[in-house]
Amino acid sequence: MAEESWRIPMLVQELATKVQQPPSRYVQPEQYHPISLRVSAETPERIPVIDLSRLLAADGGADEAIKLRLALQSWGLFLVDNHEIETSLMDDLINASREFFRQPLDEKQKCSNVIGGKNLQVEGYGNDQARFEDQTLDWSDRLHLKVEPEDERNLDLWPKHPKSFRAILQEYRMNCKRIKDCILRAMAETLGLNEDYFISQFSVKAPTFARFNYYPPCPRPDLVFGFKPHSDAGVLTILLMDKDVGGLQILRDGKWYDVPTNPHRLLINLGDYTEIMSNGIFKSPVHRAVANAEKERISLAMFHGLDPEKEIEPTADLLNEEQPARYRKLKAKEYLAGFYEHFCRGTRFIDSVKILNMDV
Ligand SMILES: O=C(O)CCC(=O)C(=O)O
Ligand SMILES: [Fe+2]
Repeated sequence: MAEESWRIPMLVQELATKVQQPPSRYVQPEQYHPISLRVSAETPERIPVIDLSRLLAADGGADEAIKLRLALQSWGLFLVDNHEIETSLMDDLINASREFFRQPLDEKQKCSNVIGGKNLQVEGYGNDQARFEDQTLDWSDRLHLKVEPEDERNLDLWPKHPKSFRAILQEYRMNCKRIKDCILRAMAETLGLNEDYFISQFSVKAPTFARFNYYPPCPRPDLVFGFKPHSDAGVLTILLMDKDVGGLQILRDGKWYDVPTNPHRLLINLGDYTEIMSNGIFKSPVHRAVANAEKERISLAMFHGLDPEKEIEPTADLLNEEQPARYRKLKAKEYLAGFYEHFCRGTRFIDSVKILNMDV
């Protein structure tokens, strides 16, 4: 077992208090150093902002729906205003998770994602899976909780401190469901599909995960990633970001864009399933988080996935002779298995699901 100890790396929060330099397992190969992939200096375009109240407007919100479609075609993401989540709820949730991460290690370990001392499960507190000995690790810890289906919650892994944690997360999750349904309806309409098309893909078995990302300060943010470049797997992610400390960056047309801190605005990004279902009309954006030399950072991603048995494929109503299917069909559980394997290697599974020779 000793030679397998690389599978359970030390928590980064602990490591950060002990080292002057990130250990080599965290250091990106030179060509990927965040410093050598500089963010587009001129930032020629602003990240799109969608007003949710306009999407729901009595007049049909047609102008906002057009903005939404353009945003999803070109960026695959947007910031959301007028989402009607109380700002105090958003602050309370980030503060509650901050309190969780500030506890002594043995308290946090009560929610640990390590089973039997040697294997990592998806849920719980800890690191990402280290599947390969030569895998470059991210400079972050996380708390990963299944919130839906409700009867599949593993409450033993939910923090008991602070006491308010569960109630706040539950209230936030209800709000996310409302926002998700509103966006999915508008998305279907802009594609000319029945407005319930995307919503009807979610069965009672469709999982929602809350992932709290904790990024400790790093002595050499130029050498590591807080979160390596990736796209998300599911249908749609709702991201609540630290309101003071930035770090999220988006890749678009080969350039990286900083997402400025946006107190109380949410960021919504599509996941790979939606890119596939829309037959590539909508993008699942590649994004990453850079580390910070002085400050810790927290974010919360709510991932909306599909029933593991559900088959994901381009929507038949979007296909014709000129637009044949660009992705092959596969079950959500098969997608996730491939996704994690690729994620650990820093590659994208969706590239291997694409049907080639389509652009000739
Ligand atoms: O921390 C962030 O801003 C991004 C987190 C993220 O991309 C994720 O949890 O999938
Ligand atoms: Fe992500």
